[in-house]
Amino acid sequence: MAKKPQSYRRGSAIMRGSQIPTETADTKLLRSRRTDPWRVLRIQSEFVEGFGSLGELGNAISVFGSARTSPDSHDYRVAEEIGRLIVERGFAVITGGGPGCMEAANKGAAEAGGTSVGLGIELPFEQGMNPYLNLGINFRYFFARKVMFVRYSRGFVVMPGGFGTMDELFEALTLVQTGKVEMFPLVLVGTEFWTPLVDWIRGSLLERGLIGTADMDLFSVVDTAEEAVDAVFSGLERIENGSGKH
Ligand SMILES: C/C(=C\CNc1ncnc2c1ncn2[C@@H]1O[C@H](COP(=O)(O)O)[C@@H](O)[C@H]1O)CO
Repeated sequence: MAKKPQSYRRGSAIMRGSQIPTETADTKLLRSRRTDPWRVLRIQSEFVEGFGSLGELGNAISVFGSARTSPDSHDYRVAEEIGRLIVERGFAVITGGGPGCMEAANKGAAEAGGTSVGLGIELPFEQGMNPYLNLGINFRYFFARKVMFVRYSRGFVVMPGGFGTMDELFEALTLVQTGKVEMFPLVLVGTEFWTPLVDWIRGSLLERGLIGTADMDLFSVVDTAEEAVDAVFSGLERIENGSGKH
């Protein structure tokens, strides 16, 4: 059972004590159908707020990765370095605004004097957004938040992570594979972590014809922060020159 937080954010409201709700807006939406027609307005307002806040952002790269990565770990240091290097190339950094790899990338970006964005999500065990954001937007609905990542990012760096990270990775892959969005660089960081998944994708999905050979080119795998940022920006250059793949 998740521990009850001391304070809770829902949209622009902060709740404490007895006012803390027992379920999130996402949970309610998925449980009850009776009020669905009216919920559309709230969902719509989330898109309006997101588009309104991010419209002027300029070029940005999203960094995904585990919420559980410890600040004294190798992955945290790599994500922090990635945040810094992205900012040094003149791009903003977007993360999920939470702890772990998200915090690390935001820290690197903010401390390098860049734009550090967090797209937070209302969760039952909310810990609040990390302190390294200079633009933070909190979403009630995962799906609205996901649209913002794709709409405002020119590329994606993916650190090791759990279900949330996998969801974000495969959403990005599916959107490019199906041509729903333009090609963007997708770089996985950490060969030791990602190689078993890549081997499974090749040995199982590709082998059975469930994906095409070209789909293996939709992402690349690297080890260091420098390699990750180089891969994103050279991928972007190739896409802009019309030669497409990574
Ligand atoms: C689990 C913990 C905190 C959760 N807080 C989160 N805040 C913001 N974004 C989150 C959070 N948890 C997951 N995400 C999103 O999914 C990805 C990480 O998920 P994973 O399962 O940890 O890999 C991340 O990129 C976020 O966008 C404290 O322990």
